[in-house]
Amino acid sequence: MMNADWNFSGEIVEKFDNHILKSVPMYKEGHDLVCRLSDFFLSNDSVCYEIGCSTGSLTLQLAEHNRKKNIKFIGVEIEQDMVDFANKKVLEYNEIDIICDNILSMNLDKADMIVSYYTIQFIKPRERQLIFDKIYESLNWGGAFVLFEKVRGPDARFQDIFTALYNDYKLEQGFSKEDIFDKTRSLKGVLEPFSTQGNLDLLQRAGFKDVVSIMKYVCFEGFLAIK
Ligand SMILES: C[S@@+](CC[C@H](N)C(=O)[O-])C[C@H]1O[C@@H](n2cnc3c(N)ncnc32)[C@H](O)[C@@H]1O
Repeated sequence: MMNADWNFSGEIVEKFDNHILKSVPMYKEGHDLVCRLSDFFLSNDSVCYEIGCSTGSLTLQLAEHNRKKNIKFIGVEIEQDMVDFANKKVLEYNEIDIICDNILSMNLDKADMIVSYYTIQFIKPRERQLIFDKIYESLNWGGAFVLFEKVRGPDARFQDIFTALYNDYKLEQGFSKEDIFDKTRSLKGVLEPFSTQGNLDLLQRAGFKDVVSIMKYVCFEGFLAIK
């Protein structure tokens, strides 16, 4: 990994599931929570999107959780290498489509649930509001947008505490000091978290009025927004 060059293609793909499991606190718990939330929003003939599905883990888990219902699950992923890997995992699931596309430029069908699990933070700030607007427009009334993001602290003091705690977390997960330093350098200009309030503002400007926080561990937060 070099300066400011993090990406989601090539050799990271095979290692991705293990890497993100170790990197994101409560990664599995968040997936479980999204599945439990789906019980409230998905029913027969629903459409459910995951934006930035990477290797398809969450889309697959959602499909398994809802096996008794007739639901279409669509994972959207911009990197072809990820899509190829995900497609191997979901081969036996007719209810899952993994699409290689940019969420910014594609059309979404009407959906009852749209999930973004640590994806928006990798999308250029100038594109984010357009994507939130599109998500709001694509949801049926009463539908849910489930958003998980790395978040910045509300001021420099909190941000310093968040960074220190997260560095400790990564050391405990087995990353070396060099791994942590190199990854931070490689993510410059690639991973750009907003604060909790910044994300709430994006949701509100898109039209969401009903929003709650559903999970928070230091600088990792989940929101449920209902249209
Ligand atoms: C941190 S990963 C998401 C992890 C995944 N949701 C999970 O639960 O394991 C972010 C993913 O978003 C994808 N991505 C980034 N920008 C995108 C865009 N504009 N459209 C679709 N996917 C995008 C990246 O290629 C990457 O695979």
